[in-house]
Amino acid sequence: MLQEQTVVTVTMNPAVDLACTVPGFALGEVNRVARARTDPGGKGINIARLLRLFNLPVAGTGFLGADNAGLFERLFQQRGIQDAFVRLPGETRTDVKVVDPEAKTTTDINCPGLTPDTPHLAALFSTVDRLSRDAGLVVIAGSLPPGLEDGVVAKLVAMARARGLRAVVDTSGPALAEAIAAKPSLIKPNTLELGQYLGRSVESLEDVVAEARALVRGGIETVAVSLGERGAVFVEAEAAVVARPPQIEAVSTVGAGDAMVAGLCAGLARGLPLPERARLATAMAAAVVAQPGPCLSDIGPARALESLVVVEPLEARRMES
Ligand SMILES: O=P(O)(O)OC[C@@]1(O)O[C@H](CO)[C@@H](O)[C@@H]1O
Repeated sequence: MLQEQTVVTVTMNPAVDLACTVPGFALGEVNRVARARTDPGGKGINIARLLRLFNLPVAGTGFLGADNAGLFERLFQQRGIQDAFVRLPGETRTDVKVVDPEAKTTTDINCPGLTPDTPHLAALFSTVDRLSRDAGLVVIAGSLPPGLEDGVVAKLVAMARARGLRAVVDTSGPALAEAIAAKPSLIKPNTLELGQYLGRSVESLEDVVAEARALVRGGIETVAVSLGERGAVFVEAEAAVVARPPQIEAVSTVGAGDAMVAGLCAGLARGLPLPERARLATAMAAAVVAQPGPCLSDIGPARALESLVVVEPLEARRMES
């Protein structure tokens, strides 16, 4: 993939993120919000925003509710993201994020989203097909909106592959399982999502690495498994590393996985070797966790963390749990 080739991000279920800071958040009680912020979000949109920090040409598509599209349209204009979203009648969902600085927790309350009709889905496929002509990479990220069949992501992967593009998938559940069968170039499950795919919990680092290697043998070029604050494992046929972020004061974990995917895609566009892609992706994720909101407004904080990320080859280290 070349640096000047467009990255297409597909967000079928975007969201307005309403992040509420609630010190001492208590279930079943009346909670008072100390601070609130609203961000146009959704995984593919967050990834698109972050990729623009690397000056990569980015086109965003998926579905957007026409009634509150303004927040997203302003973002696309400000960040130079080509807006190729299919509009749906109604409002894009709002996802509530409750950040408790005392318990150091982030709780996601994600709504189902708008249901696209068959013509909307057809419009999405022809948009991805059209955008693919100038693109090097298609990133399909986030949950599926209600009413879509689980195989939609796999079909988009197949379309990208047929056009000779790399396809990156960050989704979960049955959609991830079907997408894996279509052999995308890169997947980034967390350990929970990997466990759901395998039908058993994945506990130790050895286990994660063994399963990632199996997926690579099955035809996926890069498998990244995020381990939360412990970092992530990155496996390809020729190399495998674990990357550990420095200890940081976590503010909100919303968007950390998106930042990891964006770092991997930016590293790919720059032709970086796996250890350097892993370093960049891990620094991006840590930088997002250290601030409120799902995205960075400049790349500085991620750059500052890069040299503090410890990247170790998996062959050479003892694989403790
Ligand atoms: O419900 P999904 O599609 O799985 O996730 C949606 C979401 O939680 O993902 C982003 C953070 O990764 C947020 O901007 C958004 O609210």
